[in-house]
Amino acid sequence: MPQGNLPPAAGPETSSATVVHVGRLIVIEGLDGAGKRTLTGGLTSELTARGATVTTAAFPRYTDDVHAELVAEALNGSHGDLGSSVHGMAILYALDRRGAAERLRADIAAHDVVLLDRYVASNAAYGAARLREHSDGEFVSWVRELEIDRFGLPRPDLQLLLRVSTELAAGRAQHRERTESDRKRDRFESDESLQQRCAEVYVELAAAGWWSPWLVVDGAAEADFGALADRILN
Ligand SMILES: Nc1ncnc2c1ncn2[C@@H]1O[C@H](COP(=O)(O)OP(=O)(O)O)[C@@H](O)[C@H]1O
Ligand SMILES: Cc1cn([C@H]2C[C@H](O)[C@@H](COP(=O)(O)OP(=O)(O)O)O2)c(=O)[nH]c1=O
Repeated sequence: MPQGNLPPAAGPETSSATVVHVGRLIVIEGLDGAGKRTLTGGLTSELTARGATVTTAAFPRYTDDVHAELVAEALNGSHGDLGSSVHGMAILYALDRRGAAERLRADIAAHDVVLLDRYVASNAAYGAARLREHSDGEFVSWVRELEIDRFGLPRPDLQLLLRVSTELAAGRAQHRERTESDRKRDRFESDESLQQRCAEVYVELAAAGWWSPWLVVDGAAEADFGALADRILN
């Protein structure tokens, strides 16, 4: 894993190639199949090529956290009616992040950029969509109180919404399901009307600047990694 950059030495001998540590927390959000994992990889390459140190993480941390493990089991029908409880599932997703908070803070201190594939806004968007609420509804306020006010999770510097039509997202996710054995869609991800409502809540969260600045990126087009890297580093 790349190491954090040293701060630039004072004085005229400072190299113009030296990167000053910026410590940015950047979140990538969007529907299943929007291209979050792909964008994470492309941005990591672009930022690294510019001399920035980058580390990445994806939520849920299915293989690293017992709460995320329980999420996967509930999505597969275990644990009785847990999977049908929107608040119950959201608490598990939130506890997964709470368990990662200390590590995230250390990563932000040690790296120029910490890139997250999903974060708190996923809980807000998917839960509100399941309850047929909008971004100004009770569920999104509840997520804020739980994860931001109570758990004190680090605030992103920027949230990128990778916006695609539900048709394109579903098509990509289906293709991926056939070609990558570890990327099966769960029952919520295959529910197109839920995905449509979720897409709407995401757009509302971005428009409201929920918790941090947002940038809406057209996920149907080729990503402009250069422009995104500029926005992240400057
Ligand atoms: N900009 C893009 N153009 C075309 N295909 C893409 C693009 N981004 C992602 N894909 C493809 O779509 C599928 C889903 O992308 P992925 O990054 O796994 O999505 P997510 O992590 O949001 O679920 C993958 O097969 C990927 O190769
Ligand atoms: C991180 C997170 C995900 N989710 C939902 C979004 C997806 O439908 C589902 C799984 O997330 P996802 O990142 O799509 O995992 P994978 O495709 O690797 O299984 O969980 C929440 O509802 N809240 C959260 O906090």
